[in-house]
Amino acid sequence: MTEPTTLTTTPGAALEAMRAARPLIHCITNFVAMNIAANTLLAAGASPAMIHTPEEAGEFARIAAALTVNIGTLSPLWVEGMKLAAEGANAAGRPWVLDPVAHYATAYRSRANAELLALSPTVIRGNASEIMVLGGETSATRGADAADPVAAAENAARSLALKQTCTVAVTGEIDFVTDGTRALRIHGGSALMPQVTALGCSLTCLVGAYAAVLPDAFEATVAALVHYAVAGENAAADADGPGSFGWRFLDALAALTPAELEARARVEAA
Ligand SMILES: Nc1ncnc2c1ncn2[C@@H]1O[C@H](COP(=O)(O)OP(=O)(O)OP(=O)(O)O)[C@@H](O)[C@H]1O
Ligand SMILES: Cc1ncsc1CCO
Ligand SMILES: [Mg+2]
Repeated sequence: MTEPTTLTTTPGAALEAMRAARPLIHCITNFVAMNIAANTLLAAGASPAMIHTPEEAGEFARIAAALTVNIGTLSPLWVEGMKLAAEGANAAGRPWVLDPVAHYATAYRSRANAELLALSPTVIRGNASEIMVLGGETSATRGADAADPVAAAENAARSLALKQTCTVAVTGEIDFVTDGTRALRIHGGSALMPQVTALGCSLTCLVGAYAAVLPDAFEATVAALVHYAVAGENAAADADGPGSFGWRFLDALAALTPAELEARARVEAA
């Protein structure tokens, strides 16, 4: 029997440390997400920089506290920038997070994703369908939206984490995080979240912000997901639909205090 997973840094302490450090996060994300993700990091308490061209991506990754890479809207030049950035982060000993958006959709996207996986991401954050296919299973989905429940991706997440020696986060109604040995589920959020584009992509950037500050990538990932889950619940309480949820969510990310996060976090052994 395995020991139940416990956190050495509580979500409230993690939030306090992240805001105190205000880490500089190098984000290579898609055209849909770029503005939303930058605002998400600012609201949460980190400092974003969206830098993708190969001429500077490798250099900048060595300066930033963490790197996040999202393959949502690819082109050859961007893939080159992503690989140079991942190499730069690795060379500087910085954590980097991969978001494998719809990696199964086309041969080009699958190849780019495989090349990035070979550069050893510290964390992989995806929806259930993305993680199931990465873990060697099949999914009916074709595009960027998940067609599977998170529970169906838990085994794939564990085997992917062991194979890649990394932390894997599967997000959806109830999130699942594992490093292959430890595993937790995070409750919260809102059904309005998948109705607003790029909130998953933005969460990937926030995982980078916590991973920049906490030495344990598994705990950093849990902290980012808890911050999102509680802010999502708070935003949904007064939202009329996806539009007002979007701006309320930014406000809620910023308004959360470490004490409230501590009191409201719903983390369960998995
Ligand atoms: N039904 C739901 N109920 C509560 N929270 C949800 C639900 N679906 C998604 N979320 C939350 O939304 C956030 C984004 O996760 P999601 O799995 O939708 O990402 P994604 O599919 O990669 O999104 P995108 O590709 O549009 O950026 C996570 O914090 C997740 O917990
Ligand atoms: C809609 C969409 N298309 C490519 S990336 C993206 C953002 C959500 O993943
Ligand atoms: Mg996604």
